[in-house]
Amino acid sequence: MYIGRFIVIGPDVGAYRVSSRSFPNRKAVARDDAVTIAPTEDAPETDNPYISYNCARIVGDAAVIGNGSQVDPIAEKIELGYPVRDALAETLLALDYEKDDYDTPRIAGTIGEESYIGIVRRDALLIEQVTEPALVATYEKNTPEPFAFRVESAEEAAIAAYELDFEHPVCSVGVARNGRDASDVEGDASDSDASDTFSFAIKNGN
Ligand SMILES: NC(=O)c1ncn([C@@H]2O[C@H](COP(=O)(O)O)[C@@H](O)[C@H]2O)c1NC=O
Repeated sequence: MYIGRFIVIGPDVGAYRVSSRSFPNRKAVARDDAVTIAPTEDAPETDNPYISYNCARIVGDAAVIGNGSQVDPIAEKIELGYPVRDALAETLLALDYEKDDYDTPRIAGTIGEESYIGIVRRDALLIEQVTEPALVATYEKNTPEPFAFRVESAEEAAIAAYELDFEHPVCSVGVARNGRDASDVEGDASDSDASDTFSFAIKNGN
């Protein structure tokens, strides 16, 4: 089954995976307090505005993950002190679903004292607090649903998300609260210890 990009929120460990039929030549790149999805060196030129973006940000007490440019304003609102639910709802509503051939939804999740998962589709805006692991994807599974995600660290989350049996995996990012595992999982990207409170791990395909 192809579900496109997806998010799992644990609620203390989470992951974001890029699956892609159309733009598989991409990788996750770790920065100081962010992870960027970027084309690989051999990727064909494209003017699609939706395929390169920060997919994870750490802001103080929260980590934000998502499938597009909404990640930055959500993170900035949380940093300004917005309630997390409101930061997600306002940003997803403002940016809305992507104006591509598929009306691809925007998905986002946060990990923190309270964790949330959300999606804006052509027909809905859904934001839910997460207390048990939940998944939302751009296609097919586009309503948050319970999901068995038994991982303890950012590294385990990145690997588990990458290896889930959904088609066309490209790369994944794991985020853990109070984690200490910032080591590279595999591939050529190096991870960074994002903060005292959160850690990232990245898994890139070959
Ligand atoms: N976030 C991403 O990594 C991403 N990758 C592809 N898209 C959009 O989704 C469309 C379909 O892509 P695909 O066939 O790879 O699922 C693309 O034309 C693009 O507009 C994306 N936008 C949202 O998920």
